[in-house]
Formats: sequence, structure tokens, C-alpha cells
Amino acid sequence: ANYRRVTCPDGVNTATNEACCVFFALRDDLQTNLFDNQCGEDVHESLRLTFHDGVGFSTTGAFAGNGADGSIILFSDIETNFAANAGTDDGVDALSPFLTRHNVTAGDLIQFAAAVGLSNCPGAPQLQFLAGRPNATIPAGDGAIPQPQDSVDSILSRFADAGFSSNEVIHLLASHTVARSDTLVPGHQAVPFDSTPFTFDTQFFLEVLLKGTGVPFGINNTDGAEVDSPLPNQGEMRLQSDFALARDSRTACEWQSMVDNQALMNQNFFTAMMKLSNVGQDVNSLIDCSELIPSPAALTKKEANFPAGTNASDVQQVCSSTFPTLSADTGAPTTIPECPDGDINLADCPS
Ligand code: HEM
Ligand SMILES: [Ca+2]
Ligand SMILES: [Mn+2]
Repeated sequence: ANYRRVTCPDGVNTATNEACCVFFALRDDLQTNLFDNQCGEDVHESLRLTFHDGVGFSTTGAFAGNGADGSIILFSDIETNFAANAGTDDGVDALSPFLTRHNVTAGDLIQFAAAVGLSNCPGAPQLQFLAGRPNATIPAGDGAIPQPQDSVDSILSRFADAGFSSNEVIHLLASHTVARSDTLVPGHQAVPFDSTPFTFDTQFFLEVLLKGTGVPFGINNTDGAEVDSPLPNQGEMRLQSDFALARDSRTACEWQSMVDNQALMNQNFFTAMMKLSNVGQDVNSLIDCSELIPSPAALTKKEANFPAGTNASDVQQVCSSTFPTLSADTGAPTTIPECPDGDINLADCPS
């Protein structure tokens, strides 16, 4: 092995490969000017882009597209108009200016932003980052990205065509532990999928298994994308796709296995993200710049808990393995933070 490091043109940083040098300034720029060093909205939207860029790929040729190639940015006029990509224009608009300030490709920008951003989320794994994806030459085809109203059959077969097993689909959905919808509930933005949308914990896998009792704000989404959540009065929503995947016999055990098992969830997510980030790419021609990805903060609260007002009798268990024994929060209803600093009022979030 060659352990020599190169000194970067900035005269300050050193790297294992000269190709990694350009990412130091990009990292600082993203952290300071977009992410605020926090696990906020722009991090979540950058992470979502890895999916909407990467899954634009088909092993059978059913859909055009070359995977994780930055096409959702480079052909944003086309791709952000696809129904499945509703809301992705925010992430595209946020990241695009960084392409003019830094000499990187759009595909690398999406993957790098997500990996750096995720490192701001307590509990997250430190993702791999490989550099060198060529810029997209064609847009992805419409229909390649699964939607929340889709059936499990349809979701699993679309992912399979993009190269992912059913287990890997469930592993990737750990991303929904730091996720909020801006488009599905009319008149409302930032509607969370779990009670800890700024923490990369296993609450999402637990809460999606709980009996649903209603929809937040009492607004019924009419297109089948949303189903009842266990915490409607706290503003939590649930996607039909997450509900169905958590209860389908093909995926229920994989889903349940990650409840209160942070180490397993993180290992699964790390490996599945490595695959998602390189869909359609010749991995051997990419250069490992993972050394640029910061080490995420640890979780302060390590165990999953039933949110106040829920308990083990609310678990809609399909998998026959023993369900973990978890304590239930007591007292007042769980308050879902609206800002990464824990503030409960969206209007007070630092921007
Ligand atoms: C069955 C597959 C999936 C479906 C149907 C799905 C659907 C959705 C929907 C409808 C939203 C809300 C968008 C909005 O209204 O703003 C969302 C948010 C999100 N998704 Fe997924 N998703 C899937 C898989 C994934 C994957 C594989 C990833 C990444 C690895 C991902 C990451 C995210 C993130 C981070 C958000 C939150 C964005 C934000 O808070 O602004 N999703 N997803
Ligand atoms: Ca969470
Ligand atoms: Mn959002």
C-alpha cells in the first residue's frame, strides 16, 4: 500500500488522492452556508436526492437513466416535474449554486452533500464517499421512482429492476428517520415521519409498526399516499408505502429487526447507501474520498421508546420473531421538535 499523502493546492489540506482535494472547500461551504452544521431540512432534502437520482436506472432497460449521475440536477427541468419527484426541486435549487463555486460533477455533489449532511445527524453512520461520477448525459425516465401510494409488489419490483433486494429497500428506509413531507398534506410543510426527525435513531421503524389512529391536522390526503399515524395530534404522518412494507410478509422481519437495534440499522444503511450512491457507475474508476466525511455525533438517548400514550399492545406485529422489550414514555404527549436545535416552533428555526 502507498501511505503517502498529497498536499492539496490549497496548501493546507492533505489527501490520499489529489482528486479528493476539491472536496475540502466544498465541505466547508456546504456546512457553513447550507447546513449550518445541523441535521436540518437541507440535509434531509440532500439525502432524499440520493434516492431520486440513484434509482433512475433499470437493469432491464424499462426506464432510461444512468443512476447516480446527477441527472436530477442537470436535467432538473424534466425530472423535478415527475410526480414522484414532488418537492425535490427544493434540494436541487439548494445544491445547484455549489456546482458553480466548486469544480465537481453533479452526481458527486449529491452524494457528497448527503454524506456530509448526514454526519450532522446524531446516531448516523459515517457514509462512504467515492468521487468521480461523470456528469449525466440523459435524463432519467418518468416512472422509475416509487411513490408512497404504490403497492409493495410494485415497489419491490421497481427496486429489483434498479438492482436492489427487498432487504436493501428496507435498509434504505432508515433515511425516513430524518424526514418530513412538504407536499403531501395540503397547507402544511415539514410534517414528520417519526417523533425525532433530527435524530438518526430507530424510532421510525418502531413508530411505523404502531397502530394508526388518525391523520395530522385532520386533513385526509386523497391520493392514497398517506395512512393513519400513531401520533396525529403531535403532527406525525405516515406514508402508505412505509405502512405496507412494515407489514408485508416479505419485508416485516427485516423491518422489525432494526427496532431498537441501532448498530444493525446503521450497518445496513451504510451498506445499502454505498450501493445506492454508485448505481450505474463503474466503481473501480471512482476514488475513495471517504476521509472527507466527518464522524457523526453519538446518540444521547440510545434506546427506542414507545411515545407517551402508546405501548406494546399497539404494535401491529407480522414477523414471528420476539419483539424487543421497550419502555414507554410517560406523562405529557411526546412533543415533536420542529428545529434541529430542539425548538418546537418552526418559525424559530435558525436559517
Ligand atoms: C419506497 C420507497 C420510497 C418512497 C415511496 C418514498 C417517499 C417519500 C415521500 C413521499 C417523501 C415526502 C416528500 C415531501 O412531501 O416533501 C419522502 C421524504 C424523504 N425520503 Fe423517501 N421514499 C422512499 C425511499 C427513500 C429512500 C431510498 C431514501 C434515501 C436513501 C429516502 C429519503 C427520504 C428523505 C431523507 C426524505 C425527507 C425529505 C425532507 O425532509 O425534506 N426515501 N419520501
Ligand atoms: Ca428519527
Ligand atoms: Mn422537506
